Amino acid sequence: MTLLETRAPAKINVCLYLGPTREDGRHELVSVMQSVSLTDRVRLEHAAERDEVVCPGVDGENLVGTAIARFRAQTGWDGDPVRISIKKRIPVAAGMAGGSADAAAALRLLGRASGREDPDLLTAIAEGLGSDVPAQVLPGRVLATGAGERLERVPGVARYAVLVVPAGRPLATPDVYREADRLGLGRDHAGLEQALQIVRAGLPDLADPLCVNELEPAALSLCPELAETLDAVRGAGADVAMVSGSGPTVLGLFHDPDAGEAAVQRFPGAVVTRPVGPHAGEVLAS
Ligand SMILES: C[C@](O)(CO)[C@H](O)COP(=O)(O)OP(=O)(O)OC[C@H]1O[C@@H](n2ccc(N)nc2=O)[C@H](O)[C@@H]1O
Ligand SMILES: Nc1ncnc2c1ncn2[C@@H]1O[C@H](COP(=O)(O)OP(=O)(O)OP(=O)(O)O)[C@@H](O)[C@H]1O
Repeated sequence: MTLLETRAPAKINVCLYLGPTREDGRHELVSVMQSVSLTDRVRLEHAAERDEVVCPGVDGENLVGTAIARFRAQTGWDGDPVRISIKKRIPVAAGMAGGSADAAAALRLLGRASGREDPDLLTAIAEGLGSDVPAQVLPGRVLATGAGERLERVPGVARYAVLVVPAGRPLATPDVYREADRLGLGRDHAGLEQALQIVRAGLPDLADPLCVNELEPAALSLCPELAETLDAVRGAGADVAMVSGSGPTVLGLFHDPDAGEAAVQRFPGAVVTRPVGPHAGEVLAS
């Protein structure tokens, strides 16, 4: 089989407004999700006997293995076994949806390998893999509602630089949502609807005061040291400093990209990234 390759871009939540819990246990939200140029490399090739996932640095069950199984089950594709190899650069359990991005990338590769590239089909399979997966089947910028699965694409690519400051320790997404509940965070339906209207009116490039992550107090409660990082990122000139998704990675948005490049030197392990559009997820044959 031809070797196919794609990139799996990390995502940031430019804003995340938190709503009530649904019957399925997940929270409603209103979020603008943006893919950035921090990527994993994901490759598909022929495997001898059975489907395999190779992903150094990630122990335990890989979401990509589940993606392959679901793709076969939901499409009926019985093509030759595949090996999907992932070279990670996105920090793990950091609030940048790395596993979700890899799973979405795997669906793109499987779609190409099998001749089943219908985005609606791939998105339907993605919905069963996790809240962050559907938005990443086609990288770029989306307004996500529901629990993250209802998507409206927002055209264009924002121009700010994104400073990514990893925390050096993981934070599990369910723990952060649970902490949000314990703290009594989260709007009621009317409050979330109001946030949706304000965000929608502010698109495509949200004004800085709308770049708010309402999960941040929960991440801070579990990782109090993040307050210092947020202050340092602000002190380094970021126009917006916020926790990424469920954390604990901290982000700085810089409207002046040169200021972002200058700030990165102050934070060991940090990288500067840029928003990217759908082309970042192209599937290439080699
Ligand atoms: C924090 C975000 O990254 C923001 O984009 C996402 O909401 C999280 O998405 P994710 O990691 O793909 O989450 P999933 O794997 O679907 O869910 C893991 C757990 O997180 C909680 N969860 C997730 C998404 C959501 N909208 N509400 C939730 O309460 C639930 O306890 C769920 O069982
Ligand atoms: N391909 C993968 N890459 C990274 N983590 C994976 C992968 N597959 C499974 N995992 C597991 O998923 C868990 C969450 O990892 P991930 O990096 O996706 O978290 P995250 O960035 O916080 O996700 P999100 O932002 O969607 O909440 C980890 O415990 C990890 O072991």
